This record gives sequence, structure tokens and C-alpha cells, in this order.
Amino acid sequence: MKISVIGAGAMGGAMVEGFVKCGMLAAADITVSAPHEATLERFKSLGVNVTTDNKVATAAGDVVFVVVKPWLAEQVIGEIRAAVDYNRQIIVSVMAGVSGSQLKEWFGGTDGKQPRLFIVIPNIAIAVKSSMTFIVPVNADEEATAVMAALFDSTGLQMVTEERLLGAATTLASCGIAYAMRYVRASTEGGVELGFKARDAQRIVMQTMKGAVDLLQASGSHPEVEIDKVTTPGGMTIRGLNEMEHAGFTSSVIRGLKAGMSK
Ligand SMILES: NC(=O)C1=CN([C@@H]2O[C@H](COP(=O)(O)OP(=O)(O)OC[C@H]3O[C@@H](n4cnc5c(N)ncnc54)[C@H](OP(=O)(O)O)[C@@H]3O)[C@@H](O)[C@H]2O)C=CC1
Ligand SMILES: O=C(O)[C@@H]1CCC=N1
Repeated sequence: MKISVIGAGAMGGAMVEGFVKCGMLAAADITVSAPHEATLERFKSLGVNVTTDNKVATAAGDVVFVVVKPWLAEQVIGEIRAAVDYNRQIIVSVMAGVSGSQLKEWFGGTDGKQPRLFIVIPNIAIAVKSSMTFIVPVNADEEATAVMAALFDSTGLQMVTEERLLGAATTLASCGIAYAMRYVRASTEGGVELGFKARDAQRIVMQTMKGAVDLLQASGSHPEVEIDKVTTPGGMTIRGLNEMEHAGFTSSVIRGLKAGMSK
């Protein structure tokens, strides 16, 4: 399978890194395009093909990912459309907020024909094969969906879902990486105030978060079951947790998630 990635910024670049590492593709089977040579420079060292011509990149892939800013979607699709083989290729939009109906309108020919079409939303941890990736078949059969699922199984976890859930999925997992990073930073700053060097505090926080995730994955427990094991009656943890809740911890997380998906 050959893959093309149009747009090589934070997301497109992370996808290329993940695809190179995923074990399903050779670097030589990946082509990436962006308008600036300087952007493409770092991908050459990965052994992938690079071009500033989106049409060349489009023609090179069995699966073509469009990973540009949403406001460039119509322009870039207009540019590549004639280079798409509607019978052979799978087209994937990785653009938050660009709907399936918009994609169908922009790809639709006068004969009403559509390519096989998906919306996919990974997160930047795809660069290290730890993405949470959502796959929405817009115009796709089961065979093509299975191809996409296998690809994103190799770069972390994937979930095939419906377009109506994509806003929620994006704020939980794609924006969610930033929310989680902000927790790491907040805890690290707390650790520094309490006497640790910043680097040590960050290592401690990262290992603690990893431990929490590992425990939940191993036990399948509800988080409160594990929290109950930590909270000695009248002890340190419950005082810390209750103070965080007085300051609105749970509420601010939920409000942030909802704000992330609102326009
Ligand atoms: N960042 C994230 O965590 C996530 C992003 N997304 C989606 O990914 C998409 C890209 O976002 P992101 O990577 O963050 O943005 P960036 O600004 O980091 O990257 C955009 C890339 O697009 C390239 N580009 C600009 N114009 C064109 C063009 N006409 N043809 C081809 N490539 C072009 C830029 O090239 P150059 O550098 O040469 O200017 C750059 O490499 C967005 O639609 C976003 O919604 C989805 C989920 C998560
Ligand atoms: O902030 C954004 O709009 C994009 C989509 C999800 C993550 N980054």
C-alpha cells in the first residue's frame, strides 16, 4: 500500500512519523507534500518521498490524506481533484470541522461520482504510535474501512465511529492531548513550588500519570475504585482531592471539553 500525505505540519508531520514507524509501510511507500521546501527537509532524512506539488503527491498514493488547515480544504481539494483516480484511491480528510457533506460536494463530479472517502481524526501522539484515532466512513465499503482500521491499529488505538460524534471525539482525544499536557505542567509547577527541580518534578508527574493509566488498563476499574484505595480516611489524598474539587476541577474539565467542541 502506498500512502500520500498532503500537508506536513503538526498533524501531517506526526502522521508521517507514525507511518514510518508502524511496520506496515516502507518509508519509500510514503509521499508527503507541502508548499515550502524547508518544511519538507526533515522528511527527506526519514527516507520518504517529498514534493511541493500536491498533484504529484496525490497520484502517488493508494490512500491520500489531506491534512491542511480547514480553511484551505476547498482550495486544496479543487487543486487535486483531477489527479484522483475515483475507482482506485481512498481519500481521507484529516481536517477538524470539515464535514462529510462538504467533502462530497467538493469531490463530486458532474456525473455525481465520488471517491471512497473517510474523515479521520488522530492526535499528535501518532508520531510515537500512541494515537487515539477516530475513523468515519463517509463514502466507503467494509473493505476500505478494514484497510483504514488496520492502518490505525498500527499507530495506536482506533475507533470507527459516526460523524455526529466527531466533535466530541476531537475534543476528548485530539484537543485532549493538550489538556493532559496542561495537567502535567500544572502538577510540575506545583512540584517546583514544593521543592523539586522542574525536571525532576516533570519526571515524577509523568511516571505518576503513566501509573494511573497502566492501573486502569490492567484492572479495567472505574477510576473511583482506584481512588478509594489511595484515600486514607482523614488522610492527605482526600484533603488534596477535596480542595481541587472546591476549586472546580471536575467542572472545569467538563466545561473545557464542551468549549473545545463549540464554535
Ligand atoms: N494539530 C493537531 O493536533 C490536529 C490537527 N488536526 C487537523 O489537521 C489539519 C492540519 O493542522 P496542523 O497540522 O495542526 O496545521 P499546521 O499549520 O501545523 O500544518 C499545516 C501544513 O499544511 C501545509 N500547507 C499549507 N498550505 C498548503 C497547500 N496549499 N497545500 C499543501 N500543504 C499546505 C503547511 O505547509 P508549510 O509548512 O510548507 O507552509 C503545513 O505543513 C487541520 O485541518 C486540523 O484541524 C486534526 C487533529 C489534531
Ligand atoms: O485545535 C484544533 O482546532 C485542532 C483540532 C484538534 C486539535 N487541534
